[in-house]
Amino acid sequence: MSVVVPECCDDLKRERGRCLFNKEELTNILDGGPKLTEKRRRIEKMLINTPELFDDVSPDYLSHEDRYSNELRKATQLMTTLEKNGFTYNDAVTTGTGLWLLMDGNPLSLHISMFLDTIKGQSNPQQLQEWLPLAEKFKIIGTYAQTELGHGTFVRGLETTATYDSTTKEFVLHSPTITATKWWPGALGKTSNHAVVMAQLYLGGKCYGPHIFMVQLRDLETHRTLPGIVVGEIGPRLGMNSNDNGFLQFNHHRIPLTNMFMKHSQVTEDGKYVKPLHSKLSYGTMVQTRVGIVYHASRELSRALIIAIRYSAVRHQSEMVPGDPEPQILDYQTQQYKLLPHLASFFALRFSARALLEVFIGTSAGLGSGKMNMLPELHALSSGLKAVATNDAVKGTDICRLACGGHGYLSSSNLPRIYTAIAAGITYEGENTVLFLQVARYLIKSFRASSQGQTLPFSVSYLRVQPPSSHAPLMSDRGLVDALGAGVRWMVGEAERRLQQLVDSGHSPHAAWNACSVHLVQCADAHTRYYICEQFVDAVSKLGETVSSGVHEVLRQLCRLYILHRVIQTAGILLRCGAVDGKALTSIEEEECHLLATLRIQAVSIVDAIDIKDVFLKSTLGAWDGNVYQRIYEEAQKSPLNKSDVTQGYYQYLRPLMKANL
Ligand SMILES: CCCCCCCCCC/C=C\CCCCCCCCCC(=O)SCCNC(=O)CCNC(=O)[C@H](O)C(C)(C)COP(=O)(O)OP(=O)(O)OC[C@H]1O[C@@H](n2cnc3c(N)ncnc32)[C@H](O)[C@@H]1OP(=O)(O)O
Ligand SMILES: Cc1cc2nc3c(=O)[nH]c(=O)nc-3n(C[C@H](O)[C@H](O)[C@H](O)COP(=O)(O)OP(=O)(O)OC[C@H]3O[C@@H](n4cnc5c(N)ncnc54)[C@H](O)[C@@H]3O)c2cc1C
Repeated sequence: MSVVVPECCDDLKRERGRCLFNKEELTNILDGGPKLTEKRRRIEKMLINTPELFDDVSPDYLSHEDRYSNELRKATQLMTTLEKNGFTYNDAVTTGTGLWLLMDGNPLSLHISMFLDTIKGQSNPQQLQEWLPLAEKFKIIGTYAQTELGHGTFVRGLETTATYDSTTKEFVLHSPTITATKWWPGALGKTSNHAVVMAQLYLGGKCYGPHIFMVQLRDLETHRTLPGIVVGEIGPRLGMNSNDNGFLQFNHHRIPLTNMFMKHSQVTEDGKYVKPLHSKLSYGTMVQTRVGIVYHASRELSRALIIAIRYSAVRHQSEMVPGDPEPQILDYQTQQYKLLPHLASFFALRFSARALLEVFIGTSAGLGSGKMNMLPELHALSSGLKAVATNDAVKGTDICRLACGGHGYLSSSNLPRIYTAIAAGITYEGENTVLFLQVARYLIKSFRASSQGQTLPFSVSYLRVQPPSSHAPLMSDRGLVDALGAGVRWMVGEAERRLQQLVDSGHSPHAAWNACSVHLVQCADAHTRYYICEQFVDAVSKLGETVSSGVHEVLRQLCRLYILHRVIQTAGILLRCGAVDGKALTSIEEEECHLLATLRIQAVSIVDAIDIKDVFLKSTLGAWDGNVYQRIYEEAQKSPLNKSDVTQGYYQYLRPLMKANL
């Protein structure tokens, strides 16, 4: 069957005809400026001109080993293509393009993220000079090996030991128990010949806690595992099965003294310990990765939204008015309610990711000159935003899948793969509940500091026990954000009161903490979302002076929707603390419905402006031309079961069953 593919189907043509804003301008804002859009497009063009980077067979049809090899082939091809054209791996990461091409979990991602970041952030000058060029040129390939079978969250509970032997000036790495086996690190199983390993440092019989070590795992010529090391792959997972997540055990394996990362803490040749300026500086790679994950989550959510919103404009189903033509499903208010608040979330996360990156850059610069005071704030913000971004991206992606009905369940929609990839983000790099509890710790500390008259850092300054009264009218954006802030202040105050009450009635502080932890997680979530609302409002108001009115109006509407939706989600708290009343909530609900209908008109144009090309969306449902049914049909033809009319299974099982006298 051959069908002439129109440039773009009539439905999408009509949608795009209604666009009242300059798409390119919105694209530039999302990219961070016209120069960055231009750079991203240059990278994309180069990648699109490299056919080896694109699969003609879905990984779903490959064996585990072929899947891994195919992804490794593409990852190495990507690296050489970038290099040849004067770009770096970092360019592919920061534009999202690398991840989109290789999003089945690729075996070089840990190398170019956490392995390199550890070398850059934890090495002393000699180590940097020795390891960075090797790693940057892929002469050594590594991963970040921290989690063990027995412990992932509780880093202080890791069991791998690194015991210093001053007679040989070596560390002896050992896995004393089965639970000490390193478990999970990406690319550890078969790809990496090195790993940065988190292990308990022992000097003269005393444990100094987790420290990081550079460990060679495999011979650089033969790639065989070195003596004293056992390494392998952990088997199939929910998603990202093209990666070789691995296990690793040490049997009294020796490495030189100089292989302990010594930027922050040091061990001298005679076995003396030199303390770091802050005890958590060795957690720096995790913090940096959390910052990256916020961007990554927003990008993945945006891919799902482009797919679901374009599909919703092409798909017609049922009758809204009996006898009328079947409407586009995007016309149903319930469909708008499923998708558009997540579209607003994407924008909110993108602006917050940028704000977080600035805090990260500022804090890192401070660390360089010995200033540690911004570290707790960065830890709380990066933990909270990583948790909210991944939670929302996972939820949003699944809603996008559901919004596409049955076709959303097809692998060829690409929604299942986007979902399984981002779902891992809830767990890795700090499980979200655990990260929220870290934020809660910061909130309670800040609230108590405020009661003692201390000045609070910027992200928690609104928690002041006696806040200045808000002058913004309640129904303005600022007024509603202030109401959300009042809600969080009330929640944190309530948590503090409950904690104190439990302690006063004889519970230990730790038992009291656990007894309040559901509420504490809610505080952390609400605080982070308040921060996101603030960043969104600030970004839109700053842009107001520089962008055209069409773009500003779209951003204003998205920001408004985000805030209204958040107020409705938090209604119970806001009513309890008196920040809003029932009448205000009713009008907020009505406004939200009205806004859904307004934003629906330009929804396709807004997702077009996110500007992700079909080759990176990889979806039969979301392509630019809207030619959904032909694409789904053609993809199905690739199923290996369609290679022959009658399968082997028929002769082996079905026919004997039909012939049997049952
Ligand atoms: C080929 C090309 C294609 C392109 C692909 C490229 C990919 C590029 C990357 C781009 C970015 C993202 C993409 C996504 C892919 C990334 C892949 C990542 C894979 C995942 C890897 C991992 O999972 S690695 C393992 C991660 N593990 C964790 O995160 C463990 C979590 N646990 C902890 O962090 C800690 O245990 C804890 C924080 C929970 C507790 O620590 P600890 O017990 O030591 O402390 P306490 O709770 O007692 O607290 C004491 C005080 O210390 C403060 N604290 C704690 N941590 C920090 C910190 N980091 N900084 C500052 N302060 C900290 C804490 O607040 C306490 O303070 P006080 O209250 O004041 O006492
Ligand atoms: C796809 C993927 C890739 C990964 N890649 C790497 C890698 O490259 N390198 C690496 O080192 N690791 C990696 N990991 C491991 C990952 O970092 C850990 O799985 C993660 O940190 C969670 O730890 P855990 O598995 O021990 O979960 P657990 O901590 O055992 O969590 C189980 C449950 O217990 C709860 N819980 C735990 N502690 C607390 C607490 N204090 N308070 C309240 N509740 C708590 C959690 O909320 C969760 O519900 C990867 C994991 C995945 C899934």
